[in-house]
Amino acid sequence: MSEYLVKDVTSNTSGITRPMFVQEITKIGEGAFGTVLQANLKNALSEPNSPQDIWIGPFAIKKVPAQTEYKSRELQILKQTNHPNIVALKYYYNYPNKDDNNRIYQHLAMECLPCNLQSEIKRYYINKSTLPENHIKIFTFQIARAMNYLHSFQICHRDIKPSNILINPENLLLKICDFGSAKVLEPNQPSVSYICSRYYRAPELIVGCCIYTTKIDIWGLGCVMGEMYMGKPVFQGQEPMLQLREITKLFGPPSDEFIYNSNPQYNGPLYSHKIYNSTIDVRFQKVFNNANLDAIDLLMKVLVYSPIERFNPSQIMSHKYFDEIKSVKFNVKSRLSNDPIKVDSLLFNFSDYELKTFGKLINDILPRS
Ligand SMILES: Nc1ncnc2c1ncn2[C@@H]1O[C@H](COP(=O)(O)OP(=O)(O)OP(=O)(O)O)[C@@H](O)[C@H]1O
Repeated sequence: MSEYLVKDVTSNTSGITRPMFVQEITKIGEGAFGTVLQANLKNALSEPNSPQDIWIGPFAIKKVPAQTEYKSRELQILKQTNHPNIVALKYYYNYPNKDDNNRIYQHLAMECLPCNLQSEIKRYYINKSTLPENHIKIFTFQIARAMNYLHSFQICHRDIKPSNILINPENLLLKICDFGSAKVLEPNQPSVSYICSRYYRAPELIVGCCIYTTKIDIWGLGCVMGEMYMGKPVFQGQEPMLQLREITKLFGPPSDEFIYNSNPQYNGPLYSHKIYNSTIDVRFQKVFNNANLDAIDLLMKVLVYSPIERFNPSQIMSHKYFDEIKSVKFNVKSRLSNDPIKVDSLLFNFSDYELKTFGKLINDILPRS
């Protein structure tokens, strides 16, 4: 545990910059670009023993090398977002990292959640079970709600996977984190196709599409929902080029039209030999064998080759799969305390902005009265 003084810590809520003490407690995450630590903060200008002279936290502080040439997209996007299902940025500052030649690192102090969906899925898997279905519904609904908000600003997360989805098992609140790969997508503007973690990559990215849409996140949502039912990743390609083969095992090969629309120059393998003697519904039921028919129906509308046909977040939220959680009779318990969860304030506390984004689907998204 270490404690240090930072001269310029900016509050994301007030915009005020002031000196603060940082007390690092423990490492909670390690990524490709940096580390995440649990830490407390204290105003360094407060009078000793005054009400302000207290440690606040815990926060999750993400440290990544500061970008000199261009502004950090993660910081810009976290400053812009304000949603119950998106991790909130509280403070940010730059500070030298003594473990890396005193190179300047950007520090993002975010609200801290106790675990992520990857550890939650694993927790059930090692006990030879999977998440309870009502938890899967509650989590999938919140992922779709976060995406509805992000995509309304054309913000594409570009790295949806269970370890980037934080949860609180006490109240089943879910928040998407890690906006290190996120980008505001401009229509018809190219972006790199080599983003997103392998198992969760949309097929258009695998074949090298550069002008893609926020629908790549929807593919990730489908993979995460499917993984909650299966207890392990749905499409586990052993190496990058084999990822498409895993997808073709369920869907058959992509059509010429899909390849042409994604990347006319694609000349990689298509795995066209696969011939099925069962319909796609039957194959989905076999793969997701503990999912109910509504869950299968939703998965089949989300895991679709064609990004245009792939459901958008509000279509997902209005799907009949969620009818149960919108019913007045629905009740669900906390995994930790067994206390009943207040579903209304967890799932349906929509802002006026969100309500406007639902358009004609609004009555199918709101809880039944
Ligand atoms: N706000 C938070 N509260 C609790 N844990 C967090 C928080 N933010 C991140 N973590 C944990 O730290 C891990 C790494 O964070 P993050 O994904 O932002 O870093 P990264 O360097 O981009 O990682 P990766 O390369 O795996 O994408 C997450 O998987 C999560 O388990």
